[in-house]
Amino acid sequence: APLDHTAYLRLALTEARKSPPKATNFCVGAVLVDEERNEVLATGYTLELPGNTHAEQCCLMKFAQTRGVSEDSVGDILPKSTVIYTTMEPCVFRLSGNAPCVDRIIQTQLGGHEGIRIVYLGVKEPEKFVGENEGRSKLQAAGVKSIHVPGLEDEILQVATAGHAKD
Ligand SMILES: Nc1nc(=O)c(N)c(NC[C@H](O)[C@H](O)[C@H](O)COP(=O)(O)O)[nH]1
Ligand SMILES: [Zn+2]
Repeated sequence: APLDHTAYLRLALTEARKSPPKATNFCVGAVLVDEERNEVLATGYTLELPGNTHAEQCCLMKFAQTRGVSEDSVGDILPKSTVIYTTMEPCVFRLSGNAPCVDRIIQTQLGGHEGIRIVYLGVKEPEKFVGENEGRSKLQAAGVKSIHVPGLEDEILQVATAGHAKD
């Protein structure tokens, strides 16, 4: 069956719903997918793993763990047709100072690996914490395509801002 992008984004949204609401971040969900085999490699949601983690970061950490390698070298073991679905575009700057997910995604290409080739995203990051998220152009410059999968924006933003004061 042809890859159903909305179905994978919906799966990422299911993950996002598991994230504990917090005023200083967004509740995001992500799914790492082997596009050729149409197979889920890992799922993740904000704060799933300890260390103030992001959804995309958790996918990479979890997949690395299943293969017994460090997150930094996850690019060595990713299938060549790996893509990532994330309810919100990857961060390019984090108020906590932790490494942004755009950098973690680009790092998967180190060592001549294809790494993550496409980021499918549900919404752009709202300019609440870090202003305009220039992540998509940074990904583009590294040869990583960003593709917006429309249709779930309202639900995604409602879940993402669950921990924020209602204005
Ligand atoms: N794509 C994405 N996935 C996530 O899992 C997540 N939490 C964010 N959120 C982006 C937002 O800009 C940062 O959450 C704040 O900048 C605070 O930074 P920390 O999260 O504390 O490192 N964005
Ligand atoms: Zn991030």
